[in-house]
Amino acid sequence: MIEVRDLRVSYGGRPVAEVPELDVAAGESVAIVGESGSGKSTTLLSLLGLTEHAEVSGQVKVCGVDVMTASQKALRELRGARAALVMQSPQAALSPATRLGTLMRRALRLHGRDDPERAMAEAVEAVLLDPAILRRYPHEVSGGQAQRFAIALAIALGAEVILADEPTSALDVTVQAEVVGVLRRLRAERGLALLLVSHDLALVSTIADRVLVMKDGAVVESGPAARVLAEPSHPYTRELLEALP
Ligand SMILES: Nc1ncnc2c1ncn2[C@@H]1O[C@H](COP(=O)(O)OP(=O)(O)OP(=O)(O)O)[C@@H](O)[C@H]1O
Repeated sequence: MIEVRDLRVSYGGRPVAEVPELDVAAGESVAIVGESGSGKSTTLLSLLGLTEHAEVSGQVKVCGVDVMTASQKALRELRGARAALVMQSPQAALSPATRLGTLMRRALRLHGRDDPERAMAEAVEAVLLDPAILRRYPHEVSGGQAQRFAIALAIALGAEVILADEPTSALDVTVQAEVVGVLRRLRAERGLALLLVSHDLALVSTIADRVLVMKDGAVVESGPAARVLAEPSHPYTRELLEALP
């Protein structure tokens, strides 16, 4: 679902992210961890061609689309349906005067989906939300509900890949667990591929199969999550683990 080779992203000639290899298969979950400014978000955004004003080189394929050579139209289609970006605070991206159901219905119609009502009901159920939420406005739902709604919208539009940038860091701990539970379930039941950016190693240990550790724009360690978190080989990974509460 995601294949990256020799990705290099620079701003004004300054390299900010270099990723030699990153693969995420269907049903797999990979996390990129590292401190603030290490290049995690830049890496994620570059996979959908969303790093404006950056110099990007290497090979990037997402859902079979060659992101480096694809037309703007092909990239819009990729982002609009097959590969969804889930951000830290989805509420900010939702139109405040539009009910959630109206918003989802519009998005489904825009993408020419048959039977939007059924797709909406299925997606809302898949993220364990009460369908009554579709009658609410964005300010009437909690952060955790908004995040699950953002995931439901991605599912309804047919996402095969979810790229999530700190999807739970704006939420409190119990709500974080709900969102992670939903992502794990979707991965297991629908074979969703998940690429997650997080500075939260406790979260990562509950969801990721593999981990890439980034520092100052470079991948310093990567491997199975259980191995990297239990027996880190790089001093920086050990530092991150020691910083855990
Ligand atoms: N649009 C931009 N123009 C110039 N530099 C940028 C731009 N976006 C990011 N950078 C720089 O790239 C580097 C990596 O930033 P990035 O946001 O990818 O890190 P991060 O690990 O995701 O951190 P955070 O967790 O704080 O988001 C930083 O030094 C940042 O200042």
